[in-house]
Amino acid sequence: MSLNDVLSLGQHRTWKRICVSWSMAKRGDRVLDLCCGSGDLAFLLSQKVGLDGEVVGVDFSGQQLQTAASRQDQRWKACYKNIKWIEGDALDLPFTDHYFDAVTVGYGLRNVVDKPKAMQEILRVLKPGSRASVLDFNKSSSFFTASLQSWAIDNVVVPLASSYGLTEEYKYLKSSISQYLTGEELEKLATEAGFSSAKHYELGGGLMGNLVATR
Ligand SMILES: C/C(=C\Cc1cc(O)c2ccccc2c1O)CCC[C@H](C)CCC[C@H](C)CCCC(C)C
Ligand SMILES: C[S@@+](CC[C@H](N)C(=O)[O-])C[C@H]1O[C@@H](n2cnc3c(N)ncnc32)[C@H](O)[C@@H]1O
Repeated sequence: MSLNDVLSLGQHRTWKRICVSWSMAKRGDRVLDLCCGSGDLAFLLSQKVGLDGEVVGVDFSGQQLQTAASRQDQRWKACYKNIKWIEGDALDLPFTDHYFDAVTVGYGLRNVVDKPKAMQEILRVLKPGSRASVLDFNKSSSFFTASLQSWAIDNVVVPLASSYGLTEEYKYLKSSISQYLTGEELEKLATEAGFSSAKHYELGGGLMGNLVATR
C-alpha cells in the first residue's frame, strides 16, 4: 500500500479517476498527462482511450519518467502499450497546436513556476472544444477546511511521510498550498488564458479540487 493510500485512506485513487473522467477522454483519443510523475493518471487515461488511442506522459523529471516506464513494463494490460513518456517542460510543450483531445494535470500545476504560461501552453495544444482537467490540493476559502487541511498535513501527512523516508517531499506541501490559487482564481486563470469556460469543483470535503476548463 502506497503512502498516498495510507494518507488519503485510498481516496487519492478516486480523485484521480474523477480527474480523468472529467477530461472527457474517450476511446481513440490522443491525450496528454502533463506533470505525469510516475504515471498514475496516464495509466487511467490509457484505459479510457484504448489501444487505438494514444497517451503522452510529460514530466521534466527524467527519474519520474523512468519510474513510469518501469511501471508500464510491469503491467499486463495490453492498452498500456499506448503510452509514451516524454521529458519536457509544461512551460514549453514540444507539440504542435491543437494536438490533443484532452489534457490532465494531477498535482502538477501547484508546482509550476509560471501558471499563466502553463495554462496558455495547455490551451495551445488542445483541440477546439476539448478539455483540460486539473486536480490538486484545494486552497480553501473556508477557515474550517483550511484549518483541517493544515492540521492533517502537520499531524498526519508529514509524520507518516517521515516514517516512509519522504519528509522533504511532503514538508513543502503546506507552503505550496498557501501559495497556490483558490478555485475562483483557477477559473480566472483559465478564462484569462483563453479557455471558453472553466469550473472548479471541490473534492474530499474541500481538501482537494479539480478544475475543468473547455477550450
Ligand atoms: C495523491 C496525492 C497527492 C499527489 C502528490 C502530491 C504532492 O505534492 C507530492 C509531493 C511529493 C511527493 C509526492 C507527492 C504526491 O504523490 C493526494 C493524496 C495524498 C495526500 C498527501 C493526502 C492528503 C491528506 C488530506 C490532507 C487528509 C485526507 C483526509 C481524508 C482521508 C480524505
Ligand atoms: C506531485 S507530482 C504529481 C505526479 C502525478 N501527476 C500524480 O498525480 O501522482 C508533480 C510532478 O510535476 C512535475 N513537474 C513540476 N513542474 C513541472 C514542469 N514545469 N514541467 C513538467 N513537469 C513538472 C514534477 O517533476 C513531478 O513529477
